[in-house]
Amino acid sequence: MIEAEGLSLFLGENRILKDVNFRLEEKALILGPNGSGKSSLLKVLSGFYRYKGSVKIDGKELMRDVRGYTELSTNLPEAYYLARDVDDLISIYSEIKGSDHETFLKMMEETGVNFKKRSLFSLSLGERTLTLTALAFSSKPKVIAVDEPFENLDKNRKKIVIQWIRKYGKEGFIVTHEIGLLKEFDTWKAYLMIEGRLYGPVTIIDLMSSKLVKGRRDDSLLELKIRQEDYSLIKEEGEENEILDLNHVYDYI
Ligand SMILES: Nc1ncnc2c1ncn2[C@@H]1O[C@H](COP(=O)(O)OP(=O)(O)OP(=O)(O)O)[C@@H](O)[C@H]1O
Repeated sequence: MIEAEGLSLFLGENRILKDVNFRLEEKALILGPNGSGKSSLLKVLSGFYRYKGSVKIDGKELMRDVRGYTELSTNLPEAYYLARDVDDLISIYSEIKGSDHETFLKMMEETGVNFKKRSLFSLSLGERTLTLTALAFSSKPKVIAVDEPFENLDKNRKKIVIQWIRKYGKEGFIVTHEIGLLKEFDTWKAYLMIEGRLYGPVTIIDLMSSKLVKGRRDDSLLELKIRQEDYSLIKEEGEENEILDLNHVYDYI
């Protein structure tokens, strides 16, 4: 289980995450506009930043009690700066995280990416996304912190990654801007990150047929603050184009 209580993150002068609270025992998506703090939350979970408040994984405070936690895996590029080429990376990660070489090779074969003797940063953007995500999942982690796994991918490669996300990891967050793919995860829950605050969870099926209205409402699924104004996410029964409605949510933020 991953849980956060009163989690805040300061970078330089700025408070990037503001009193974030959640308790997660499954995989969930995080949606939200650019610069809202999604990747920063994944970086906190991956141990890159010191934070204020509490973040626990399986009851252990991340910053204090967790050293060399191997159950969590991320595709954040910062985790993979170590090596000369992708072959080196998988060797290093086999050693320190128990990544399985065979699983990685099989995943890469599915994608058709030729990574042999290639540095991560010589790969195309889509190839790099696939390689980082395969590296993250090849340790068969319990906890995942996956950032934009569909970025720069073509339609077929997105389908492959959807299968990986369904298969790997028991709990954790997947950050995405791909609202067109939400229906693939309709039984999952989602959180919204807005201005450093995390709202949710709300089921994706509800989210896909919701709209955002100004003010507080008794029937709201979520109450949000955007630029210091109150908004409510409410269910819009019988809407024909759910995805457009979710886009509408983005119109406000
Ligand atoms: N090292 C840093 N120092 C200062 N500010 C930072 C630093 N890293 C990120 N930020 C700022 O923190 C805010 C949140 O960034 P973050 O990368 O978490 O956003 P995001 O929601 O993942 O955005 P995107 O969807 O664009 O990837 C942004 O305003 C960003 O400029």
